[in-house]
Amino acid sequence: MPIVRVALPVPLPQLFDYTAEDADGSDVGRCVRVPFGRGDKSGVIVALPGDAEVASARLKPVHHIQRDVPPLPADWLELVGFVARYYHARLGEVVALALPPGLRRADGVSGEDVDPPLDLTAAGQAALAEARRESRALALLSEAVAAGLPARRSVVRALPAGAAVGDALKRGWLAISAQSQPRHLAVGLPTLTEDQAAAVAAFDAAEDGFRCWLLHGVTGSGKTEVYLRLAERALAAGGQVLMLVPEIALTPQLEGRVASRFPAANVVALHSGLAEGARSRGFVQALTGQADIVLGTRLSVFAPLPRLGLILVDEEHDASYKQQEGVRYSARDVAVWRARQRKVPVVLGSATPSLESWLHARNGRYATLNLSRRAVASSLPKVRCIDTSRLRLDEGLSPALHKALEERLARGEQSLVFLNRRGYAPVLSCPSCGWISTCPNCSANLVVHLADRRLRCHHCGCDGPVPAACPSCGNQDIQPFGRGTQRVEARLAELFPAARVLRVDRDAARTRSQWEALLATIANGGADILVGTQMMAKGHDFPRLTLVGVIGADSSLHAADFRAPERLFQQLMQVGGRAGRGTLPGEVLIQTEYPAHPLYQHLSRQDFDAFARMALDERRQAGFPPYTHQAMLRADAPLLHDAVAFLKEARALGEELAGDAVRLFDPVPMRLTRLARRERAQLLVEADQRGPLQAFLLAWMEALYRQRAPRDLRWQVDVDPLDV
Ligand SMILES: Nc1ncnc2c1ncn2[C@@H]1O[C@H](COP(=O)(O)OP(=O)(O)OP(=O)(O)O)[C@@H](O)[C@H]1O
Ligand SMILES: [Zn+2]
Repeated sequence: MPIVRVALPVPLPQLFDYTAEDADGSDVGRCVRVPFGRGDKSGVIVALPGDAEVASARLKPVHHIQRDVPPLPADWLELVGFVARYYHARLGEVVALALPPGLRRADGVSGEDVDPPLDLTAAGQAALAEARRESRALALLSEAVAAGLPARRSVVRALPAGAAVGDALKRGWLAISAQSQPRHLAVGLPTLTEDQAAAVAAFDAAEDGFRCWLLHGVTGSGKTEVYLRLAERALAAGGQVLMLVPEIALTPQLEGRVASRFPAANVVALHSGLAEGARSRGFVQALTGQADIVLGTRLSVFAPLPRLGLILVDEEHDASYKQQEGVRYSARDVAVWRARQRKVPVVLGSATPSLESWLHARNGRYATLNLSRRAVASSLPKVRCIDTSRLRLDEGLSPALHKALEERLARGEQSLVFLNRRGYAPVLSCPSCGWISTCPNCSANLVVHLADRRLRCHHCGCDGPVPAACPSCGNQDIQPFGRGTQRVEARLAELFPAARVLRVDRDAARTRSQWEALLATIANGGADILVGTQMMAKGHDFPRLTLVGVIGADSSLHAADFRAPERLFQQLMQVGGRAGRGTLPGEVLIQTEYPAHPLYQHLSRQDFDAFARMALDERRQAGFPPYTHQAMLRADAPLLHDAVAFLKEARALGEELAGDAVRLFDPVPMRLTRLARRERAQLLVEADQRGPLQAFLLAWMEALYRQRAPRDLRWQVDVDPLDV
């Protein structure tokens, strides 16, 4: 009887053998449902071993092998294998993460094309010619003809009258088109800027095969256009394109832009926000090669792409490429590995590259494509620091910022006040007894949300009403202390009663449709002053936005994390880069008590390279990445003592295994020690080279898995951790 070896999503290191009467070599890579414990589980067949590791009489038969979809190919199994090895996770866990839940359960999944190309019918032509009664469907027909047909349903749907697409189909004015156009057909091409043309030409001139490119282009330089041109080439060569974006919720426009550029291509979005059916369908379309472009968040790096021709990673510096729980992989780094594996080019794009990528580019390991000028605007915005050390601020607003806002209002331009803290105030306090609103579950304060009168923990989500009086002494005069976006929004509304003030943060945009509505309001000029968090910092392109005021940035200046300056610089350069992207000149005002700080100095000159050189010098001297390589062992338990004790033991175990090349540090409580009622500690491991670190981790993890950890204690390892 054939035996199948299965990777299952369980916290155990081994693979599991089952019998399967009709299995053969072609079933490797197929999803399978098997009995496990008292229930059943599903996983992926990774091998057909000749002999089982246990006596075959004791093996159980599989329930069901999913044969409706093609098996996952060998290169995909290699990919999940690499991720499991490099990040020291279980193969089954990686498989569970990489597969959409529907597929994993080995349910029936269809890869049917739900986005077929539509074309005008004879009836549609006649209706247009007659044009007797104005109707939405008729309006849609003329819009679609103007935009170009045939086009995919989603492209037609995205037109202004797109809601009538169902109606037009029902009337028989539009129909699914049999005529297929070349997948790489691109419409609406702007003339490239000199920089863009040079970048595309440099890419074209390179040999086929693997190469990692850093596309370093200033904000507003038109990196997206370069991605689209490179995608067009890959499609023309018969390839599939994988395009990674940090957060799909932040880029609904990009999806539309890609789809309308390539009307005949099958563009598939893949992210965790999709309904299960849609996610499975997209995955299967990628797997069968029906999908031409897969656009998605970090998760989509696991899409199986038989015709893969190009990988694009937009905003490659963004921290959300790194998963912070479970399998702690970096989608950007995995993307580079994947490109090498499949011998295709990968382009990492950013206005503010990660120091890791920037250094690789400088060393020549990555090839560089530079866009040094903006595409539309004649220059980058002017950046000015406002010294607030001797100023009286009005709810955080300096007189200079006030005046600049007034000027924009008078000219009918938009402004953005950037403050990376949502809520009304970060804490509620009692001036009489000193009580402050702390979270019962975390070592953090409860944030005042005045919009719905709640106190909320931004870490564990715990939530309660704002008390009418101090819970400790009964004083009725308790005060919100400090400020967040809601407070600034309220003050701006008082100061500028005629202005339309719009707050853009995670509270205002809880759902994708709320977020899209906000973006539409801004794009249509329905707001004068925006108050926003980092959600406003990324990728957006609003031509009438000419002023960005930054408040409260200093609080990140002296943070303990060695990556804090890099993050702050990137964030400020990105948010400042929203100003003056159209034909109107832009200005950025940064309020700070330390205007002479080198970080702000480099920022004022918009000199990313100078900042990168300085920050890397500091890192080299201090022995931090990218000059060393790190891994973090974290443990959490109800009592801090238990977490630390476990790490001390782990350290002792590690010391025996570590050669000279690997350094282990003392366990310490994490900065946010208590989170959701668990106390957390961590132990840093470091080496100058990746090889010895990986070899050490392999041996150490095995030893730790053999160790009996106390009940209630959880531990996990984080390779290349972002938060140290
Ligand atoms: N060749 C071109 N001709 C005309 N307009 C262009 C061209 N290239 C880009 N643009 C326009 O320039 C603006 C900025 O482009 P884009 O948003 O791609 O910049 P970016 O490099 O991604 O910037 P950021 O890093 O700030 O997000 C957009 O409005 C885009 O439509
Ligand atoms: Zn909490």
